[in-house]
Amino acid sequence: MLICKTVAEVRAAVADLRRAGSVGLVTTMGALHAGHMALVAAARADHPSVVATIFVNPTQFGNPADLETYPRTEEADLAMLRAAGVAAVFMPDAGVMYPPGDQTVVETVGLAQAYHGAVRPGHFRGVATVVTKLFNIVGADAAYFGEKDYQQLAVIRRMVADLFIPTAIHGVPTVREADGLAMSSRNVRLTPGDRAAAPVLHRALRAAEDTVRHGGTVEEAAQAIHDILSDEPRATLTGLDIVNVADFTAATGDPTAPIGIMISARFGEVLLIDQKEVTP
Ligand SMILES: Nc1ncnc2c1ncn2[C@@H]1O[C@H](COP(=O)(O)OP(=O)(O)OP(=O)(O)O)[C@@H](O)[C@H]1O
Ligand SMILES: CC(C)(CO)[C@@H](O)C(=O)[O-]
Ligand code: BAL
Repeated sequence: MLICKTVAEVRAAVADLRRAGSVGLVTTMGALHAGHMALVAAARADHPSVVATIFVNPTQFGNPADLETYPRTEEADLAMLRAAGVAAVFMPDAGVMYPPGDQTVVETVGLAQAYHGAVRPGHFRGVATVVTKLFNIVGADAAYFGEKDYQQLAVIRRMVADLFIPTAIHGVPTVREADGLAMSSRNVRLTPGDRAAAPVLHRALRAAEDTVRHGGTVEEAAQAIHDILSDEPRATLTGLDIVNVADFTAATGDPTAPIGIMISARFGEVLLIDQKEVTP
């Protein structure tokens, strides 16, 4: 597995890999877990070569403490990627991605502010900007993103369509712990008590799904989530948005087409998100 630190190194590696066929890309912020490895497996199934990136992108963190305490497990990450058959890893320093004088941003102006974007102002601008840079640097045929970061996936699909970026985007279902908690690099920052409470997010999403499956409205599904979260004192609900899957507009009333339910909550200092798609 090649380890590339510069743009020139990763471009040379990809040019070489292209001789064996197409190239898939998995972008990460490291602290890898089975969710990331599901993205790698999906990419490996479609492409002879897979490139992964590890970069804790400062521009998508609103809160300096969140950036500071973001888990970093470089040696273990590289061992996991190597074992999964990744061909090359791009792990640039911040100065490579944002050299002196850098000033260009990419923003899906409507979607970036809405929903979870209102909970983390500036976050989706940072994501769209760094993902555009990574796509331009690597030049992969396709890239794989987790559905857990549901609005992020929508932002990236929008940006790729709007900017005619020739990288196909694939969503991969959320990988969960045995108790239902969505795997996330931030889970290791939960206190034992908060870790035990955190599966409440998945329970709440399942209750909302049941409500819709039994003929309930979007508003009744939202109420089911509020009811379950209000019984868990360790969780503070920070966002609950229910959208039409087709166009990411807010869903209301009786759903007749698939909806996406997005939820975010704080457990102490740690912000967790989860999501579920429901077909009525
Ligand atoms: N549980 C999961 N199942 C599938 N994909 C996931 C899961 N968690 C993260 N991913 C995907 O992995 C990619 C990299 O995500 P990232 O490195 O931010 O990890 P993370 O676990 O989401 O961390 P965070 O704590 O920042 O949410 C993204 O496309 C993300 O959607
Ligand atoms: C896509 C991404 C790697 C951009 O920094 C990040 O937001 C993530 O890990 O989901
Ligand atoms: N998984 C999305 C990256 C972030 O939370 O900053």
